[in-house]
Amino acid sequence: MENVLIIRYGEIMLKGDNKSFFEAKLTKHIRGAVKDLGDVKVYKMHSRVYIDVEDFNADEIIERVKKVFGVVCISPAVRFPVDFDVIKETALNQIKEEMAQRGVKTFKVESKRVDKKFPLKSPEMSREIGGYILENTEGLEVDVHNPEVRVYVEVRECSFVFTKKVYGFGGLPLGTNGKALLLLSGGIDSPVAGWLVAKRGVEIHGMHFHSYPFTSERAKEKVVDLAKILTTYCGRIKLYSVNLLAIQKEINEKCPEEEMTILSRRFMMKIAERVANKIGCDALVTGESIGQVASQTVKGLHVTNAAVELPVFRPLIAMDKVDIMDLARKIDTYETSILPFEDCCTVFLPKRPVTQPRLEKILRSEALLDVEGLIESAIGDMEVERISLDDE
Ligand SMILES: Nc1ncnc2c1ncn2[C@@H]1O[C@H](COP(=O)(O)OP(=O)(O)OP(=O)(O)O)[C@@H](O)[C@H]1O
Repeated sequence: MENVLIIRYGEIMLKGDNKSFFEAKLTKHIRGAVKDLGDVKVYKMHSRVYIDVEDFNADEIIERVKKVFGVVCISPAVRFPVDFDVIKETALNQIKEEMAQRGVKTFKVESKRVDKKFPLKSPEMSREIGGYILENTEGLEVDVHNPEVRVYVEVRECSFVFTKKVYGFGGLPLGTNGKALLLLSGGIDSPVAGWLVAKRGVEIHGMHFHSYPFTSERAKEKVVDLAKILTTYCGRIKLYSVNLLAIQKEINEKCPEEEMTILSRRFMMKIAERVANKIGCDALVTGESIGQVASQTVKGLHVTNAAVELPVFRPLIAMDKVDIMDLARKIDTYETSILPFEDCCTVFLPKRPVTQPRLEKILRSEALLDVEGLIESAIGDMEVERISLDDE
């Protein structure tokens, strides 16, 4: 009898001829996530990935594998050659363990017969195993609708018995859908936006704008911390830091005060696009959401968008703030995002930012600036940091 983790994936199954490419990537990422935990054997077999584990105490492995995009759910299971008597006994033992640990009183057996040569059909298996459990326990009842514990039995090339399903985030394996550059502020939204795009298999890198020395070192470190949290899902991220201060000063001097935010945002987009093109990213990602702040009106988004040609992915565009916050908590970025450090956008915060900008007017203001020179100089001073899971 062996202890294994069964790792299931969802959407990859629909990939037709490309399925094996996606499976290979997923297996590689799962291996990468656990490689420093010792000699952990990870392998793919019959449209699932398995990990051999010493015992059921595989919490750390499960915690990490759960974060690998593409993983739908994980079950710690026992595997053994197909033998119905052993199946019944193992199911009984697992229920007894649940009774001892959690005091469960109701259960249901869910069986699956994949090997059609096995003589009992799935419902017959469930009935017999359920009957055997009832005969050999006291105070336990079957509840088919809302059981406290489900005992899963599978008859495939081997038998599997388990009681737990730990859910991952689904999505597609990282690196199966190209590369994008995330505009990563220290706020709540952009880390969530990057996470959502990465979940679709896109390798992401980050670009942060600061106004040092008006913004502090600690504010920059906060963004590095956020990028580190993202690497627990994405493995590694290159973080590009750009000082926007010279640009902001120039806008402040030459353009109408109320256009500061929208003009700065257009510079951010242009700089990000320039760097994205250099490093092979085919899209930008932002945490913008309609109506959330003054610059995120539909007109504001239009004017921001018009600064670049690359596609801009805004996965939060129609989400409410509370839902974004919930997701931030789920992916562990929230607590870091709410730390009170200043952002470059607050350095020259206009009293009444324009909320309904007209593109022609913004372009006229922009023409007062040496856009090209300012961009080149900001990129020239850019810093790059390679952040990876192994950094600690
Ligand atoms: N300093 C920055 N560095 C990098 N990107 C930024 C910066 N400030 C804003 N952005 C990008 O522009 C988007 C909109 O920023 P804005 O400040 O208008 O909204 P927000 O709701 O506060 O966003 P966030 O919560 O992500 O900071 C951000 O989600 C981010 O993608």
